Amino acid sequence: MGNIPAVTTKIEVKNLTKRFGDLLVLDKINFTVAEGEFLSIVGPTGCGKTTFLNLLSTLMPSSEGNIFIDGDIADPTKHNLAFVFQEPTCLPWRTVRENVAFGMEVKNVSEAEKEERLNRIMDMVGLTDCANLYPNQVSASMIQRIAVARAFSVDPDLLLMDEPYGQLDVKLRYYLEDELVSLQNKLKSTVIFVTHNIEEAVYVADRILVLSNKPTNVRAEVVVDLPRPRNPMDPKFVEIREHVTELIRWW
Ligand SMILES: Nc1ncnc2c1ncn2[C@@H]1O[C@H](COP(=O)(O)OP(=O)(O)OP(=O)(O)O)[C@@H](O)[C@H]1O
Repeated sequence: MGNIPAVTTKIEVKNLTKRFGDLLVLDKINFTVAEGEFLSIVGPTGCGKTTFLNLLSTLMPSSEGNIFIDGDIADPTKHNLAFVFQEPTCLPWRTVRENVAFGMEVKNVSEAEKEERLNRIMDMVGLTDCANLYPNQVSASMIQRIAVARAFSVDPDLLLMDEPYGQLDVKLRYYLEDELVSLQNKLKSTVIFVTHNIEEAVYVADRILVLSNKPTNVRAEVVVDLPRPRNPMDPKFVEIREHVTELIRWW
């Protein structure tokens, strides 16, 4: 007693449904995400993960159901939503540092606060040494780091990530995923991370939501209760990875 941290619900998805004409893609999806939780979402190909992300980001209206942030209906004019996509973008005429700062400029973060956060986050993701270079002077993994730093720096209510490391080779991916988890842990951001890669989901997430085939709903929730950094060779890791794979295969 007394040692269990209080869990605050940050995000609540209620009966989220999306139809395109007669095609029912998302069918009453329900789940919650706790404040500071790292949730991964996996599912069979074509189950509608892109549609799902578009709804969560409020870029696309739902047919039914709602997304709540801190108890209020998600509203991009009120809530702070940040994204990292598979193919990150940078403004070529801005330096690395100016690219990271861009998110905070859009959100009108004050100059002093911006500088303080920039110094901290650039250091956390190892960008300080290339702060004054331009995007065409740095590697693909540095570009992805810029996108990650830019997203975290706005102190988002919800950070949505869509296969951010899908294009990178495995060794580099583990390295960046470790960095991502450590950043998330320090900043206590609430993250939804969508991926096709089950191993990646088990590597990074506190909990995995497994989606079904269309019409899509939540097939299962799997808690990943393993210490970090995780070892993909650990028998417990393999057990969870196989369990999630089976859940997707047999649906
Ligand atoms: N604008 C649209 N109009 C009509 N149908 C759509 C539209 N967008 C998506 N769909 C349909 O919704 C279903 C899910 O599409 P979506 O693109 O979300 O899944 P997906 O990206 O293929 O999933 P995954 O990321 O797992 O591959 C598909 O059957 C697709 O044809």
